[in-house]
Amino acid sequence: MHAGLHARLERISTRGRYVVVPMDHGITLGPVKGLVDLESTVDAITRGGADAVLTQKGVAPRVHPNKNGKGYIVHLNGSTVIGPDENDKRMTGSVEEALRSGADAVSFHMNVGSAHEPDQMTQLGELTEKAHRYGVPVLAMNYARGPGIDEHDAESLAHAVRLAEELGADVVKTAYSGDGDSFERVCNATRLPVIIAGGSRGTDRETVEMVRGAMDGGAAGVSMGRSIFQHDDPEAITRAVSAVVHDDADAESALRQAGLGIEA
Ligand SMILES: CC(=O)[C@@H](O)[C@H](O)C[C@H](N)C(=O)O
Ligand SMILES: O=CC(=O)COP(=O)(O)O
Repeated sequence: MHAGLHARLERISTRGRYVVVPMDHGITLGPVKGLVDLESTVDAITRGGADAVLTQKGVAPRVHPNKNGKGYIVHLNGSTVIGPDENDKRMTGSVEEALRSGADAVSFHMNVGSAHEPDQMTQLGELTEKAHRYGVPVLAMNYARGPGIDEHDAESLAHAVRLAEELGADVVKTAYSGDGDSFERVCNATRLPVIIAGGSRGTDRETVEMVRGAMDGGAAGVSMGRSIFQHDDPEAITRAVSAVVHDDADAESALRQAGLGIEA
């Protein structure tokens, strides 16, 4: 592996495990809770033990002063929930722009099974070639999304993560299949580190139990956004998730260590 690629991967992970907190939702969802005061949210999350934060390029100046020396990933495509088709992710930046924005890695969202899959496949294939010329890692956010597709079906998710490897990505993020046994089939579909999205926010217990189940299935960590940045205490929930990912904690002790054990 290119020395620069390896060094940059180490900046967004710890010993091969990942607690990445994506906040690229500023495009997808708009100025939602946690993203209005982005500066405070980034500070809290990185103090809580995240390895890296992830945003679109435009807010990079609001991230760097607050990320407490942690890694930074620039997301290169997006869509909105108010537009004609949320699955139609369009390019929003380039590898060069990401590097100018101080990125250690780039990410790209692909909806496998959607009408836009062919274009997104071409774009991801071109992106990995370009990024690797600069020694920049690519985090592929490969979801199984489209007409008639169960977004949590293990076989569809396994196909989506394998596609990321075939197209040259370095890390792949996908949805959790719901239990450790089925998610093991997803992780076994590729040699890439597989990390999970959080989806819309649930209870603290649901969040850490999801992470525990995914890690038991062979996951390498999380790229978890709303469950963390929309929490009333982003630092505490990050500590709980990090305890599961990095310290192999069980859900109960992770919640307790972070002072989150009592559900409201
Ligand atoms: C808001 C969601 O459904 C998330 O899963 C997004 O699709 C994540 C993605 N990176 C995006 O916001 O584009
Ligand atoms: O970019 C978004 C993700 O990686 C996952 O976001 P979520 O809010 O955890 O679904």
